[in-house]
Amino acid sequence: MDETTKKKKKTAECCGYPISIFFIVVNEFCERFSYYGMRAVLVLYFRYFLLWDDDLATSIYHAFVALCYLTPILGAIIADSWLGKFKTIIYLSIVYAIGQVTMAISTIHDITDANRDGTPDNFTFHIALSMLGLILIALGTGGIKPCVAAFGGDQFQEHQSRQLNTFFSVFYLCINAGSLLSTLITPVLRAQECGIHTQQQCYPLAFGVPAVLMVISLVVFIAGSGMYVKTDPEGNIMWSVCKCIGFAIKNRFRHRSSSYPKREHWMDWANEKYDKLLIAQIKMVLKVLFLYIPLPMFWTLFDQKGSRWTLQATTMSGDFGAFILQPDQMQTVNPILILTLVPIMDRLIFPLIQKCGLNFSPLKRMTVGMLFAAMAFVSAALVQIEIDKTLPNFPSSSESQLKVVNTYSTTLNVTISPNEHLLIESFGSSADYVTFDHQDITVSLNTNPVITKAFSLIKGGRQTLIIPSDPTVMYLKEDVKSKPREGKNAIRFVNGYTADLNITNLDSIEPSATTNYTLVNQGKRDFVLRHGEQWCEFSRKFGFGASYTFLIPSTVFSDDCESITEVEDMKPNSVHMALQIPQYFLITTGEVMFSVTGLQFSYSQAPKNMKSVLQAGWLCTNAVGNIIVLIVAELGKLPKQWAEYLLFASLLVAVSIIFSIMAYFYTYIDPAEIEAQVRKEQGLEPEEMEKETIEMEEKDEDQKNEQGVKQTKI
Ligand SMILES: C[C@H](N)C(=O)N[C@@H](CCCCN)C(=O)O
Repeated sequence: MDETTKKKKKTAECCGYPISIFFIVVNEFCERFSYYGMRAVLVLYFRYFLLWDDDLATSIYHAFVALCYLTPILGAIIADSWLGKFKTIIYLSIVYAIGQVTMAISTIHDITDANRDGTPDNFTFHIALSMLGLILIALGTGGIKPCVAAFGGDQFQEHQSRQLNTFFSVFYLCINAGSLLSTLITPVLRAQECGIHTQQQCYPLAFGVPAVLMVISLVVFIAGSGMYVKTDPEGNIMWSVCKCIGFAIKNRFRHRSSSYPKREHWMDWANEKYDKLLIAQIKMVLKVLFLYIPLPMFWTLFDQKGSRWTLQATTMSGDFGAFILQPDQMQTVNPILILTLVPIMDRLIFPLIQKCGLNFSPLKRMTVGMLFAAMAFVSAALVQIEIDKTLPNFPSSSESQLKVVNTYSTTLNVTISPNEHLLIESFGSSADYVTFDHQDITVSLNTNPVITKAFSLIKGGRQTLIIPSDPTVMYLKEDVKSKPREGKNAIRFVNGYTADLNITNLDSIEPSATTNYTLVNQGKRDFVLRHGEQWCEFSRKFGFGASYTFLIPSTVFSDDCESITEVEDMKPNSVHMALQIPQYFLITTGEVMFSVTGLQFSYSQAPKNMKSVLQAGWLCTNAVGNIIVLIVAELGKLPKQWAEYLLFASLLVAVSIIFSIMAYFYTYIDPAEIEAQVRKEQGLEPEEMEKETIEMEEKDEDQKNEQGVKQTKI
């Protein structure tokens, strides 16, 4: 049956479900694998391949996510007004797959690495190619998103409403299975080393596998072609809707005098010119769109899992004994919980609530979902308060902090003007940072003769005063003033040895010099120190998010690295990442109530020819939510992170109250029934006509089959 078919054909069924939905859910699984797999490594690609700073990388990432949820409008317009859902999904999936391939190609550093140093020589080329890839991906993923869910819904007959609800749950499970697997796999692929000339982090593989999955997704979708119910696009519906609304407003304005009788609904002012059916359909859509207004706030909180919560995890310990969890891997808790919670809710909780005689309507579920998300942020705030207790006291923007490290041969009395006196052992350090509210200081050492030197500290910075074996050349070294990223550890070495040293993975270090910080992962790390023929190995076990300065004495080779001392500049994270599980549990429960229900609600309340448009409207709430995150991240800088979490939680509670009031006045509709009623009022009996057409066509098909059988018999 082709795209112009106006009625639902009978589809092959298995256990009461149309077989065609198998292709749709597999297609969704592969597509979501592709999308989330690519997204999992995108920020790292920006940061470490294109060498953008944190702010630029985060902004472009959120802008990309927002774009992915804005393009559904375009996809819906194309599907509902022009190509139909089936063709739109095929064409935009091709655009999507091209985008993924372009993105994967843009990550091959060898393309422009003429000098073969492992870094691209022409960043403009890689940036341009990756931006092109991302635009195509956003167009593709966003464009098909409202169509795939609605197209899946189209496969069901009217008597299959129970199966339709289960379909949306299974659909959501597939999204999360795809997301879970890809979020686990692509970071591992990225961590591999590959390259033609020089071995680098394997971004081409990390982006290439999602590209392959997108191609598979397209192939699976095409494979189901013969089985789908394909509804007809009914002309440029969006344009008709806009014209009709425009006319209603204009007409209302023209007849604003009180002498004209009022009409039941402002859209009824379009009655003079437009079909009653179109007006009725627009009323249905507007009612739902109005209800969507408060919804972006839910996504504003929800989408901070990937940003704020991941950053929170970087200040926590991921040591689970049997395994180590990296901060960004904590996000996989969400799809894991979805995979368990959706069946529990569907099979246990919701039927139980129904059995208790409670009417847990979709809009009530969505309100409760919002409250769960708000509770998740309260939980995040409580965790943050615990973390804050363990965080170092970082300097404010007007303060400066100083620590002193002594690699001189004897204990020193250090006086920092005006009245700070520190007694520091040889190869030791001051107990903690000293905070100053001024920048200019004078340091005196009780050497013979006394050494005095003036320094200017960095405002808002943390520094260490290094006193080398020759104290007259004491100097300041800048320290890290925030937790090292991704739960890594920042380490550096002070060379108290009398000659140059080579340390594994670091440049050669001169006597008395201090290396810059190097980031090392959690776990046991080995360093080999070398000078000419002499060497020794130094091992150290690291936790999460600490910072150390290692002091190398002159005796380092004679005692086999044993005498290296460590100064703890920043304590390792001590609050465990497991404390984030309650907030993940709460937000995911909220997601099941809000997002899965919202998906079903948007489909069920939309007239047949505007289902994709309403799905797009639903996804648009997501885009707005992401834009709010961008704005808040830029503007709303609350001094305390826990306060920001509480602010978001309160905002969502306020919004959910507004939403519940709006929901109270919403009456659920059966769009098909309303359409039939309007048709009836207009003297049309399309349902009857459709039934007749179906019966006639079935008779025709039977006859053709019989003839076919007869012909073969002949
Ligand atoms: C993976 C996540 N739990 C999920 O189910 N995502 C859905 C809804 C996305 C809306 C939030 N930005 C998806 O379709 O990817």
